[in-house]
Amino acid sequence: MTISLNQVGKRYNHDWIFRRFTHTLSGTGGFAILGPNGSGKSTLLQIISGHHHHSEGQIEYFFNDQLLPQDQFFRNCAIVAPYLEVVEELTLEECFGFHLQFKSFLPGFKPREIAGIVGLDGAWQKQVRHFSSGMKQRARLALAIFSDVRALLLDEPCTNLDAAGIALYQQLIAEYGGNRLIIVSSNDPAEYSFCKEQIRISDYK
Ligand SMILES: Nc1ncnc2c1ncn2[C@@H]1O[C@H](COP(=O)(O)OP(=O)(O)OP(=O)(O)O)[C@@H](O)[C@H]1O
Repeated sequence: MTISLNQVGKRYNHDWIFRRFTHTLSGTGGFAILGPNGSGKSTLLQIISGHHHHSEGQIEYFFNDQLLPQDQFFRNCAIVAPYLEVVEELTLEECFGFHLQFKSFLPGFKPREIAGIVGLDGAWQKQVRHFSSGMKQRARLALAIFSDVRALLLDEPCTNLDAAGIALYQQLIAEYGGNRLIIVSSNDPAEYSFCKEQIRISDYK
């Protein structure tokens, strides 16, 4: 998977959040989008994912050297972000079943097994609204990392995780992230230290 951003900028009203962002994000090893609060890291990730439109520039997605339409990229990526809610009314079992209507899990993995790997086996029949914030984050990570997709977009992936949860995140990335394009928006080295390249969004003002 390759994502090519050429002179991309985002403006809210009269304020430019970033401008002239040009990068090719490709291959394995991870890319970290870094910058202080309010600098535009989440905005950039949401533009890449297609949740927001950019104000100028071009973004292109390629898979096996073929240009992908935006909606095809969406099928090939999974996102973890604090603003993307897991459906509160569903149990974890129902939540995984709902997810499977749109995306498959990595070959060989069953939903219940995935819940166990992320420490949520005991919450299988529990409604998500009764999850703690850290449990919800583990569910988000499970749904994304175990999805059979070519790109992972991770916005502050360790939000609300305790030390064991952070260690779990790092282990999951090491075990299952390897052959995929990973983009992490973060201020926390625990979330992005595995990344081969660090990009400072504040360089694009
Ligand atoms: N819908 C919106 N309308 C106007 N301004 C917005 C909107 N969404 C975001 N912004 C502004 O865009 C800027 C970048 O926000 P963004 O959430 O991308 O920052 P961030 O780098 O991810 O910050 P943090 O580290 O705090 O998560 C901020 O100044 C924010 O106020």
